Amino acid sequence: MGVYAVEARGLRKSFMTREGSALFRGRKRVIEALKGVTFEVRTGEVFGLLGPNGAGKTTTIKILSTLLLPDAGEAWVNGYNVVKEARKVRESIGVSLYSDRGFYWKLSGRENLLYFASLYHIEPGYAKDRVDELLALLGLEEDADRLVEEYSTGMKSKLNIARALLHDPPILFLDEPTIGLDPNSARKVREIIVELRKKGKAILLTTHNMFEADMLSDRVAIMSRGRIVAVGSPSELKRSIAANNVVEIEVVGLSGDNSLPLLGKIKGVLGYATQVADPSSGRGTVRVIFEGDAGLKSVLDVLVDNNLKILSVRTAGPTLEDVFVRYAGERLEGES
Ligand SMILES: Nc1ncnc2c1ncn2[C@@H]1O[C@H](COP(=O)(O)OP(=O)(O)OP(=O)(O)O)[C@@H](O)[C@H]1O
Repeated sequence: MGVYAVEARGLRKSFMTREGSALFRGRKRVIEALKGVTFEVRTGEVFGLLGPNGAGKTTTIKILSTLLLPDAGEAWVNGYNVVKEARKVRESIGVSLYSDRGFYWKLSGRENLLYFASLYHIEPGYAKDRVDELLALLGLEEDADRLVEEYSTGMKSKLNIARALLHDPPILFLDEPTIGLDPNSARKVREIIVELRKKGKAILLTTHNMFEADMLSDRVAIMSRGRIVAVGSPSELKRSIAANNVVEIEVVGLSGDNSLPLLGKIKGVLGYATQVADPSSGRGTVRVIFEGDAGLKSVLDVLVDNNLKILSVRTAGPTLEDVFVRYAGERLEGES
């Protein structure tokens, strides 16, 4: 088990929800968030978990960080079982969950970190130096003594990462570390991730952002509807679809809900994705992944039948986004 920082085997998790209108309030529905998730993160690598909203990324991280129990399956973090050795797991990890910041708004950034350091039983003399070191690493020195209630989203994200690093854990779980950040802050956070990797940390990262995943990850797992559908290095995954052709068709007349289901039925079409660049004119692109080059004419016919005007057709190199479309049969939401 020593070679793996994280090992997940067949993790399953369902949630029971109550939903419905006034008449049917309380109708129970079971949501299968994880349907048997297996992967491993190697020591010292950045592993990107990619998937659209609701794929199960956060549920996976919560199980691995002992915040949730799995219904079935097993997982080890730093060699410790997440159910039977939860305390050892918690000592081995730093977690930055997007949804849970939990800072004290009436304390400064520095005071928050010192408070959490005391919760982690970090010796007070050392804690002060450690907090200074982390404030410098995250570029928060200037704002360290301002109240957290005055912090921007980016500052809070950085503080969240600083907190995850307080006890210098060998393994980090970062859930959407750059979401909501301006480009400069996002770049800074990405640089920090690269630095942490150089220091030998294993990092499990979740993101919607293909560019970020491609740039930072040694390997990525593509997750869709509670399952891992592909795993590999970004270049391996791109190569795995290199024999296929990706064609990008620029069109006018697209709307947000243009799902063009007929495209998926054309022989030779492995996947497709639409993206609206300008909502007022409906200008945008349709990317289609073909097996060989069969079917382009039928694709163009479907677009014309859907009242789309074709501006240009060009072949495009496969991107990680295309890999996602190929394996998950849908496109990622958000920036790419
Ligand atoms: N506490 C809960 N109660 C009910 N359903 C839940 C709960 N937590 C998660 N789910 C459901 O489980 C599924 C997976 O959610 P999860 O948060 O793991 O997805 P995600 O991949 O992290 O998505 P996002 O990118 O939106 O954060 C979703 O359908 C979600 O609604």
